[in-house]
Amino acid sequence: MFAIRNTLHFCNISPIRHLSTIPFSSDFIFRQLFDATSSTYTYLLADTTTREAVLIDPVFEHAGRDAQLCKDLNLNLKYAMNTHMHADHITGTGVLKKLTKCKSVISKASGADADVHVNETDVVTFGRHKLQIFATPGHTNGCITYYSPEQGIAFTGDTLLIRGCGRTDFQEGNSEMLYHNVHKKIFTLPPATQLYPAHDYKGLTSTTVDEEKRLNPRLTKSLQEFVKIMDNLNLPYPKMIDKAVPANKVCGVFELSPQ
Ligand SMILES: N[C@@H](CCC(=O)N[C@@H](CSS)C(=O)NCC(=O)O)C(=O)O
Repeated sequence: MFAIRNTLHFCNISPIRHLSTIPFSSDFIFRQLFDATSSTYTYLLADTTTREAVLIDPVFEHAGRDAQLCKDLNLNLKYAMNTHMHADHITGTGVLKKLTKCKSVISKASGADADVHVNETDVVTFGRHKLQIFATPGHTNGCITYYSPEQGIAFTGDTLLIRGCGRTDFQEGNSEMLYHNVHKKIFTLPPATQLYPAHDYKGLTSTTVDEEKRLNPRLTKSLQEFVKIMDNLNLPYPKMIDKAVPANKVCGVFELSPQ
């Protein structure tokens, strides 16, 4: 071990840091679900005592799967929540409202319809569990991050992706705002906080504040360099954007025929 440490020091490579993440409480359920078409992650969280559950960023095509999972686990879906008005897929919240007794949640700033509009400093509760809301605009002006200090986890939507971040070239995107919000509101969380994004395009599932502060190829740069990177991403528009944005503005019920 001594020899390895010495070699790493000699080569100017830091030994890998192992930060202990907080284990989930025994009365907390966490599931990460995936939509392979849009590479979207949906999260199911629940309280094992009261059986109240929330879904973060459900996808239209998987609303049946998600409702069935709640049923299988004997959970009552309280909220179907979005981190923002998505441009690449239709939200599952509208269908989930029909399949369950849940209420839809999105930020007031998103401009989208929902049963519950949330703002910075609001708290969403399910059973005894709590998610704090941080306004983290930049990818869109209504982007929010959901944070559980007790579990040491945050759901960053498209604001912060693993070794990346949300694009800022449509839906009131603003690179400077994104940079400041990530630095002020996400990078200031405890370093071992586990971050769960709305997408990953390479098969990764989560990251930590510490990892992104050291390794994010965009957000470790100066603001000026960051803006330049974002101005030159040259990404094609999401294939679904013309369908998804109008549908998500009305909570994703746009596609449903009247019943
Ligand atoms: N190819 C996908 C869209 C990919 C994309 O633009 N992703 C967004 C988040 S969904 S709006 C993004 O911000 N990407 C950042 C990046 O660096 O990749 C499709 O056609 O749907």
